[in-house]
Amino acid sequence: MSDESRPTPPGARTAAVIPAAGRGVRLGPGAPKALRALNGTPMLVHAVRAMAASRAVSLVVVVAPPDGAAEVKALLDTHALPERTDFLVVPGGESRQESVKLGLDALPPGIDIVLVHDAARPLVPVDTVDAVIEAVRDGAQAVVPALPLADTVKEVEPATTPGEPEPVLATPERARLRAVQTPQGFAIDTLLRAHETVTDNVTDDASMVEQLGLRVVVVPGHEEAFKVTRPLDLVLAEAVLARRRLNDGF
Ligand SMILES: Nc1ccn([C@@H]2O[C@H](COP(=O)(O)OP(=O)(O)OP(=O)(O)O)[C@@H](O)[C@H]2O)c(=O)n1
Ligand SMILES: C[C@](O)(CO)[C@H](O)COP(=O)(O)O
Repeated sequence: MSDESRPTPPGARTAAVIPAAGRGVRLGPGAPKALRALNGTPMLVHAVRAMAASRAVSLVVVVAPPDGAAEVKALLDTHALPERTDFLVVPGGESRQESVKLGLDALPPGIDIVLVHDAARPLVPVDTVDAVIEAVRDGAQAVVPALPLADTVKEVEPATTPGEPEPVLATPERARLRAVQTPQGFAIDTLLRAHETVTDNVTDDASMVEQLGLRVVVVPGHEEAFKVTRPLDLVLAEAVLARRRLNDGF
């Protein structure tokens, strides 16, 4: 069997690292994004519950704003979380990449599979989380949930002055593109190696594994796994929560 397809043993232990140390500049002024409320509950608590909803996840490592680890720990202590899951809080870094690395450094021995999940994607359904874990269990070293694009995408020459028209360089074939979400799932050794080796500034963990020359696979994402980035995303997130409450009948 090739190094790239090694199913993890039955009983493999899965941990989730949640980078939550970002400021949320694009969301506008206010508390760090992960601590802002969605229907009265901090976004981070929704994200932690989304990971802990998977029965496979036995440990969640939250990477808090650099000076906010004690506050985040207190926050998690005051919200109901599944008892079968352990929680750790560590301070984060200057970039998402650095924050994920600090979360990985906090993992105890004995973890086989690691998920990396943005606190900014608080509403990912458990079926998506489980599908990612299952694909890693089946032998993939790196798995990303993703959706086809609704918009046509253009590659441009970025403007040097804001607001200036940007020349179009190319139009990639839309049918071959995917918008990538989290949680991204990895065989633990693969992600540790990627974070030790890759120093380029990248926007997701899977691209670090790609840089090692290893295979990354896509499984179907979910429209409710969208990232809360701009103010309108908060409106959508609250609408999704309202629809869930209606469907749950309370
Ligand atoms: N130094 C950083 C920067 C980002 N993140 C986390 O990475 C995830 C994805 O980042 P993004 O949505 O870009 O969050 P922000 O960096 O907070 O957003 P912005 O760029 O608007 O400031 C978020 O859960 C964010 O908290 C992190 O842990 N540490
Ligand atoms: C990891 C990610 O959510 C995948 O789409 C995304 O790349 C994070 O980007 P951000 O600029 O840090 O929000």
